[in-house]
Amino acid sequence: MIITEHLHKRFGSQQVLRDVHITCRPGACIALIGPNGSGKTTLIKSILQMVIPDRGKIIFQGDDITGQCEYRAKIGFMPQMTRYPENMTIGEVISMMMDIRKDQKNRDEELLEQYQLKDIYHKRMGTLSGGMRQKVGACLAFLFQPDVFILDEPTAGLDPLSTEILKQKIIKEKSKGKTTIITSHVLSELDEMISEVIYMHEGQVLFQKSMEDLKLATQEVKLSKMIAKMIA
Ligand SMILES: Nc1ncnc2c1ncn2[C@@H]1O[C@H](COP(=O)(O)OP(=O)(O)OP(=O)(O)O)[C@@H](O)[C@H]1O
Repeated sequence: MIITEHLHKRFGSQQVLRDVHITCRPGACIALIGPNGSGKTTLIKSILQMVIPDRGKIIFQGDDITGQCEYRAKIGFMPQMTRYPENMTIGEVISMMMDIRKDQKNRDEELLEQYQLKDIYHKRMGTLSGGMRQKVGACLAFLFQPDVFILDEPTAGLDPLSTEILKQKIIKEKSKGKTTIITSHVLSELDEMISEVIYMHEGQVLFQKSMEDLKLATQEVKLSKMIAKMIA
């Protein structure tokens, strides 16, 4: 469970998060959506302590994360832009991460296999296409079987088959009770995966609602139409 309470963040004169409250329960697959610049990545980075909020509290599995770092090992994070040393090969990046997390014996290599990354372990990160980098990022996010997945535009640059593989993986993890927060501007991709929506606008959470509540409130079945009605 992740709870944020009264989160505020300002960059210079710009207020980027305004009194943000969200609750992410085990088994929830939450779409974090909203226009460009609405604060989605800043919220995600605050949960990961890559950004330090000016005010407010973040509770992860019952504990305030302030000053903590161990909780991070329970989160599989896939950033918007995966950056790795350009000279390292895919194999070196994967084995470096496995070495850092050598205490974690139970690994999930399903995506590594499905994306057939082992066949291209010799390729250097600097030579990879955007989609291939995304696949490396996805494999790393799932590799150490975390309790929570935070996926920032995970399908950006992925081809349709690779997108489908990732979607099925997210659905499978959700069925195991894992918590997922996923940002995407492609709402049609989210329909079959998500159980809840958090909609942000200008640093504020306009609403957090379950798909059932959204369906009832809008009488729509497609997420894009639900959102269009909710923000009209
Ligand atoms: N490190 C930073 N320094 C200054 N401004 C920042 C920083 N990070 C984010 N911002 C600003 O904060 C605002 C919110 O950015 P954020 O990346 O959280 O938005 P977003 O909702 O994730 O957008 P997108 O959909 O385009 O990814 C933007 O105006 C952005 O320029």
